[in-house]
Amino acid sequence: MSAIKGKKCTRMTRRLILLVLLTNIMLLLYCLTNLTQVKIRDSQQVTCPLSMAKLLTKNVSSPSLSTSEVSSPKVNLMFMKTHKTASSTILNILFRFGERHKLKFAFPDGRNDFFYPSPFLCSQVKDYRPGDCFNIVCNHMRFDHQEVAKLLPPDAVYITILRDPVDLFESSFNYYHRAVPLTWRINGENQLVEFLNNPHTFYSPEAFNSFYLKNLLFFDFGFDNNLEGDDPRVMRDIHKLSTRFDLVLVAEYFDESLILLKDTLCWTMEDILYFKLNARRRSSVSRLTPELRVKALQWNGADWRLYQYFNATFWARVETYGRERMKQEVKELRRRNAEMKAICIQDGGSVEAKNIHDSRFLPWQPVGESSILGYNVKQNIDPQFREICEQMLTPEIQYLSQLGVSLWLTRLWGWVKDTVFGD
Ligand SMILES: Nc1ncnc2c1ncn2[C@@H]1O[C@H](COP(=O)(O)OS(=O)(=O)O)[C@@H](OP(=O)(O)O)[C@H]1O
Repeated sequence: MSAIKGKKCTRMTRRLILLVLLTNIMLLLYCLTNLTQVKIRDSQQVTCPLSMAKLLTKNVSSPSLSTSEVSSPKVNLMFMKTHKTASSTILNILFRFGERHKLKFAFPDGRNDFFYPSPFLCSQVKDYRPGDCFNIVCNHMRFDHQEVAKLLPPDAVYITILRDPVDLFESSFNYYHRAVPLTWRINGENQLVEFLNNPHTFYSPEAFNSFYLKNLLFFDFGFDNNLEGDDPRVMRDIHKLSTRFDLVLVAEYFDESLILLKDTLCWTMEDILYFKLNARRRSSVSRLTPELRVKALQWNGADWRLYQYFNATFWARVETYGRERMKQEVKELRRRNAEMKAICIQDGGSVEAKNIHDSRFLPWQPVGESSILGYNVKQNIDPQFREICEQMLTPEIQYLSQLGVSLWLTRLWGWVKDTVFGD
C-alpha cells in the first residue's frame, strides 16, 4: 500500500518539476517573442493602400455561379473571433472560402492566436511588412480597430459573433478553469456554483487569466472587462463597437446569422454549409438554476448589455431581410447541412475524443480534460465529396497547419499540457 503511495508521490513530484521547468521555458519563449513585437510596433504606421487592395481582389477566382446567385462575393473581411461563441465553426467556413478563392490570410506566427491576451498589433501577423494587404483576418485576438485596419482594404467588412453571456460564462469557466489560478482555491462539489454564489471572494481583476471569468466578450473587444453593467462607459464602448462592425452574429440564432452573413457578403449557400465544431460533451456542461443564471448575468453585466444591444440590432436586420424569406433560407440551409452530414459523417454525429480514429480530426482539448467532441469521416465516402467533407471536419489547429501556419508554440504547449495533465 505504502509502496503504491510512494510511487504515486514520485510521479506527482516528477510531474510538478517538469511542469515548473516547462512553464518557465514557455514563459521565456513567450517573453522573447513578445519583445520582438514591441520593437516593431513604432515603425508601423502604413495602412493597406487602395491600389494593392485592388490587385488582391483581381486575383480572386470566381467559382461558377448559377444565375440566381450574386456574382461578386465580398472577399475582404475581418472576423473578430470571440471566445466560446461558436466562432470555430465560423472560422472553418472562412478557411474553406479563403482556400477556395485563394485569398490572402493575415495569420499569426508560431501559434493559433495573435498573442492573446495582449492587444492586437499588426506586427504580430506572420511575415508582415508595413503596407502589406490581406483579404481575411480571423484568428483570436484582443481587438484593436486601428491596428486591424492597417492590414485590410478600406472596403473590408467587419463581422463578429456574440453569445448569451450566461452560457458563454459557463462554457468559459468550465473550459479554462485549470488555466485560471483564481479557481484553484474554490472548494465544494461544484466550483461554478460556489463562484457564482460569492464571486467577489474568489475574483481579483489583476490575477493571471482572470478575464476568462468576467465579461470575456468585453475583454476580447479590447475594453475594460471589470466595468459594471450600469457604468456609463459600457454603453459608450458598445456604441463605439457598433460603428466598427458591419454585422454582429448571434450564436443562439446561428443559422439565421449565417443567412445574414451570406447576404452581407454576397456569398452562396454552399459557402456557409457547416458542421458544429468545438462542442463539449453533455456531461461537461453545468446546468444552472434560474437563480444562478440571474447571478451570472449580474456578474457579467457589461457583456449582458453588449448582448442585448446587438441582439436587438440583429433582429432589426432580420426584419429588413424579411421574416418569411429568412425562414425559407434557414430551412434550405438545414436541408443542405443534413445532406452533407449523411455524406460525410460516420455514425451520423459527433463522438468523444477517445473514439476519433484519425488524429487529423481530433480537436484541441482543454487542460486536463477530453471534453471536446469531434467527428469521424465516413469510410467509404464518395470520392467527389472527400475533400469538402475533410475540410468541413478539420479542427482549427490542423486546418491552420494545412494552410501553412507554423504552430510550434501551440504544439509545445499542447505537449506540455498532455504530458503533465494528460489522463
Ligand atoms: N453552430 C453552433 N451553434 C451554436 N453553438 C455552437 C455552434 N458551434 C459551436 N457552438 C458552441 O460554441 C462553443 C465553442 O465556441 P468557440 O468555437 O468560439 O470556442 S473557442 O473560443 O474557439 O475555444 C461550444 O459551446 P459549449 O459546448 O457550451 O462549450 C459549442 O458547443
